[in-house]
Amino acid sequence: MEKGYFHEVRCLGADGQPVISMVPVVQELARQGLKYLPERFIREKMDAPPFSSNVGEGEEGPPVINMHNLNNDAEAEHRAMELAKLAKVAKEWGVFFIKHNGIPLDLLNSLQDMVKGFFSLSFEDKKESVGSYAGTDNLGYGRTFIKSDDQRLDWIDRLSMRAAPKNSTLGLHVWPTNPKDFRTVMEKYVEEARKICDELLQALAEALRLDAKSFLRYLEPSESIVNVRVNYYPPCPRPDLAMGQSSHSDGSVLTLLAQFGETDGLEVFKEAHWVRLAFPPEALVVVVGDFLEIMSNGILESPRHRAVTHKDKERFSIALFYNPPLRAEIEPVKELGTGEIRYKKVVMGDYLKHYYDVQPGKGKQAIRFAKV
Ligand SMILES: O=C(O)CCC(=O)C(=O)O
Ligand SMILES: [Fe+2]
Repeated sequence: MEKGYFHEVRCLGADGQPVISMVPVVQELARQGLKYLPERFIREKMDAPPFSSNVGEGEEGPPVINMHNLNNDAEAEHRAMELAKLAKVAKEWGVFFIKHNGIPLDLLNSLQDMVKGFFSLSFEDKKESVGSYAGTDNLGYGRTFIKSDDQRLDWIDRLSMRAAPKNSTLGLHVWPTNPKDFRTVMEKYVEEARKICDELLQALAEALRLDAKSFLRYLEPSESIVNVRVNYYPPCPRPDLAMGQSSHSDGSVLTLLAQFGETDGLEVFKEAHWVRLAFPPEALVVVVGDFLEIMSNGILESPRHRAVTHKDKERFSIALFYNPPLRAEIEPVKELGTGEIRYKKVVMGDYLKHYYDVQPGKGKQAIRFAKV
C-alpha cells in the first residue's frame, strides 16, 4: 500500500491474540486520488450495493412527519392525523424524515462548519486536536467495529463523542479542540436534538395508544446518554465494490440522523430490498433503535440499514444515539403484554456489551440477545 496514514486499532489477530491492526485512514487514501480499491475494502458479493432501488419523498418512500403538527399545542385534528401517519411509518419503515424540527438553520450551518473544519485538518492535526483514542474503539477519532486484523473494511472515517450526561468524559479526550468552537456548537445541537427525540418518543407512545410516558420514562434528562458520531464517507474509487457502513441496526432507543447537503447514501432494508432514501432538504432522519423494538414488544422494529459511497462526492452524516443510563432495565411496555411477550428484560449495559461484541454483524444479529 502507498505511503500510509493509519488508525491503530486494538483487535484480535489470526491466532486469537490481541494485536494492533493498522487500518488505513480512508480520507488519506481518497486524498491520494487512488484509482483502485485496496483489497481490504472489497466487499463480498452478497452485501455489495447493486440491489438498491431509489425512492424520494412522496413516491413509495417513507412520508415526512411534520413536527409542528405533533406539538401538544397543535390543533387536535391535525395532531391526530399526524400521529396516525407517525404510527404507520414507524411500523412500516422504522425510519422516517422529520421537518419543522425547530433547529435553527444557522446552528446547522455552524455545525457543518465545525465538522468540515475538523475533517479538513491534516491527519497529524486531527490527532492533536482530539488528543486520544478511546480504550475501546468506539469513541474518539478513528474507526469503530474493527474486530480482527483480516476483516473487510468500510469506506469511512469517524469521530465519536459522548455528549451527555454533560461533562462525562469517561477519562477520554475525544472532543476536538480544533476547530475551537467544535464542542460548544455540537453541544448546542445536541440540546436541540434531544428536545426533538423527547417529543418524538412521547408522540410514538401516543401513536401506539400507550401512556405518553411509556418510552420517555427511561430517559431521565440528567442521566440519559447521548453519543454523537460523525460519519465521513470520502469519495470512493469503486462504490460498486465498497460499503460506507455495513448493514446494522442501531444500539439505541432512537437515532437522529443529520446529513449535510443532498448527497444521498442511506439505505434501508425493506421487503427483501435495499431502498436508497433521498433526503428532503433540511429534513432530519429518525431511526428506531433496538431498545425501542424491545420496549414496543416488536410492534416497532429497528430497521437494518447501511450507507453507500459515491465516486466523486463526499458525504457527512451525524448520528445521535439516545439512550437511558447503562444500569437501566428495559422491557416491553406492560400495556402491550396482554398477548405474547417477545422480549426479555435486558440491562442496557449488558445489551450494549453484546451489541459491540457481535458488531460488525450481519444486520440484526444483536437483538437475538433480547428475544424470548
Ligand atoms: O450515514 C448514514 O446515513 C447512516 C449512519 C448510520 O446508520 C449510523 O451511524 O449508525
Ligand atoms: Fe445506524
